[in-house]
This record gives sequence, structure tokens and C-alpha cells, in this order.
Amino acid sequence: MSLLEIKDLKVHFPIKRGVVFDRTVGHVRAVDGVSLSIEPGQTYGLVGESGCGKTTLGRAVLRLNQITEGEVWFDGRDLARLDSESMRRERAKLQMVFQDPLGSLNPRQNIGSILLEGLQTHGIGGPSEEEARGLSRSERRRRTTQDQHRRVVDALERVGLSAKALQRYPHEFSGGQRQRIGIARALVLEPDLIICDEPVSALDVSIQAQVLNLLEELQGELGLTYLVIAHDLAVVRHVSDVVGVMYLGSMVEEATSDELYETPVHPYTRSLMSAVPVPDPTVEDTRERILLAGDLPSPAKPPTGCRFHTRCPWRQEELCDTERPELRPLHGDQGSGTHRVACHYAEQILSGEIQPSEERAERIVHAAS
Ligand SMILES: Nc1ncnc2c1ncn2[C@@H]1O[C@H](COP(=O)(O)OP(=O)(O)OP(=O)(O)O)[C@@H](O)[C@H]1O
Repeated sequence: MSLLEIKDLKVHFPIKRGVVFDRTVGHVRAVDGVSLSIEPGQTYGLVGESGCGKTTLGRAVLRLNQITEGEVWFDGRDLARLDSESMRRERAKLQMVFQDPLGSLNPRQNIGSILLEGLQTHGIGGPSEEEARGLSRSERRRRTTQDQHRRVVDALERVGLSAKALQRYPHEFSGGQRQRIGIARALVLEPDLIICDEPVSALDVSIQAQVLNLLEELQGELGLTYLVIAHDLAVVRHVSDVVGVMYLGSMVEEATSDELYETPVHPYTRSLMSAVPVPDPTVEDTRERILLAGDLPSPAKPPTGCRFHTRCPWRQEELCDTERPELRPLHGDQGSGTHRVACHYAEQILSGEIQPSEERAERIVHAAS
């Protein structure tokens, strides 16, 4: 059974106008009907360019953004329908690691109290109800403090820091260490799922791999499940089992990481992939480059039909402009079932039966200089 299953999730933000009375004049359709599921112990990578709705989706799972429509099943419960008290209890099991470690750590709190805060909020640590029965109140408090301290030190050690960090403040650490502290803050609550929103994009390239490796190690040791949100395809490839590609609030393609990187099908995924530099500079890069024409449309006024049709080099008239394609298995029953594409002409594009129009994209065969 999936640990997280999102069904047809919509998050629409109202656009308000008016000096005296706020009027809703429209909606930003940040997430507009996305479904995905994550198996326990898996890493799901969510990619797409800035503004496609990745962060909004992650925040909606934690109910930090209000859900307009849809279901979010976590460990057998639909989070979209939980009252705030039940959601508060679930939240310990669902943690988030943010992009900007400095911005997400309170500069006036030392590391000890940053890590303790979650334990205290959720009442985690200390003697069990049964053990507590025969104890005086001060003894219970003493044991709780001792146990919470142990958990905090344990979380710090797991991310490669020691108890020496407890009395220090966020600004005394490097960017990579601060992100480790952000990870420890999530870990201390012993979550099942961690949503990592651009976990390394604020870090130097040399530090990025260390933090990604740490996330992988922790997953191996603790059986964690991750939703990793990133605009950098190389980062997502490195850590993910399954990758989903979002465009303008919709999921356009989903496959196992290997399948997606070897055979990207959706024209948007292809254009994203073609922009990724080849890692080895001594290898000649002869790939086709697909530079998309036009700007990203506004999620307040998304195009009709396929959201991508206004920029798609493979667009076919009528159907693409009018009918929104479903995310469906590539090659139907004959396919792997794990590769899904939201494109009316996925198979024909893959076979070359439909060719891109030269007018709608600049196709450059890039030769190494
Ligand atoms: N609270 C909000 N109110 C109104 N619009 C919002 C709000 N939060 C996000 N949006 C809009 O929703 C759309 C999706 O934003 P989101 O931050 O989820 O995208 P993203 O893919 O995570 O991009 P980035 O990588 O830049 O964070 C954008 O157009 C954004 O301006």
C-alpha cells in the first residue's frame, strides 16, 4: 500500500481586488488536478520550472496551503478532511525540509531549542503512560527532559553533528551544516515522510552531493520516504526512484527515474532534458536541443486543452487545443504501466510518426566546441 496517495489535488488561490471590499476576481490554479502515489521507503522526485506548482503541492500535503479539492491519503487517512487537531497530530509523521536553511531556522534560538521545539509541541518523549503512573510529577518531568535531550543529540549525530552544536546559533554554521540542522529538526520527530523542497539549491555545488548522500543514508537506516521537490533534474535523478514532471499545475509525465531520463516522451520533459548539460565535458554533446517558443502562460489563465499546447513543437490542431489529455500509461496494456504521459500523441511522438514543427521550436544540434 502507498504511504502517500494524492488524488486529483487542486489548490487554487483567490485573486482579490477592491479597496473597501475584497472581491474575488479570479483564481491562480497553482495545482490543478494532480495525482501521485509514493510507496514506503521510496523517493519521489517532482520537477518542473519555477511557478509550476511544486511547492504549493508539497505545502498542501502538510495542509500549509488550503486544499481546494481532492484527496491526500497518508497512512490510511485523508489529510484533506482531517480537523485541525487531528492534522496537528499527524504532522509529526510528515516533516518538511526547506530550501533556505537560514531563513527557516529562528536566528534567536540555539540549536538545542530549535530541535526541542517540535518534541515539546507534539508531546514526544518521556515515560510512557504506564511507566508514568507511579512517578511523581517532578520525576516525570526530569525523565521527559532527559529523553528529549537524548533524542535531540541522536538526531544531531545522525546528520553528522555533535552535542557541541546544542548551545550554538544558526549563523555560527555553514550553509551545509545549517541544512543538516534542518534535516535533524525533521528527523527528531521520527517522521515517516519528509518533503524536501529544493533541499540543496541554496548550497554550493561541492556541498550539494554531501547533503544528498546524507538523505540517502538516512533513508537506508531509517526506512524514510521522501518527496523531493527540485527544479534541477540532475539532483532529482540522483535521488529518485520515481520522477514526476509538472507543467502549469498539471502532471505531464511520470516514470521510474531510469525510464524517464532514458526515454523522455512528453515534449515538455524533452525540452527540460535537452537543457541539462552533459556531465562529462570530454564527451561530445550531439543531442537535439529543444528551445521552447513563448513564455510560460499564467496559472490564473491557463490555456484550454493541453496546458502545454501554446508552446509545444509537436502540437496538432483541434485535439491539443481543446481537450485536456489525461495522464495515461504509455503504450497502454503493452507498456510497462509505470511510464505515464499526459499527451494525446505520446506514442506517435516517440516513434517519430509526428514530427515537430520547425516554426514552433528552434532545434539546434549542439556540437562540442
Ligand atoms: N499564497 C499564494 N497566493 C497566490 N498565489 C500563489 C501563492 N503561492 C503560490 N502562488 C502562485 O502559484 C503558482 C505556483 O507556485 P509554486 O511556488 O507552487 O511554484 P514552484 O513550482 O514551487 O516554483 P518555485 O520553484 O519558484 O517555488 C505561482 O504562479 C505562484 O505565484
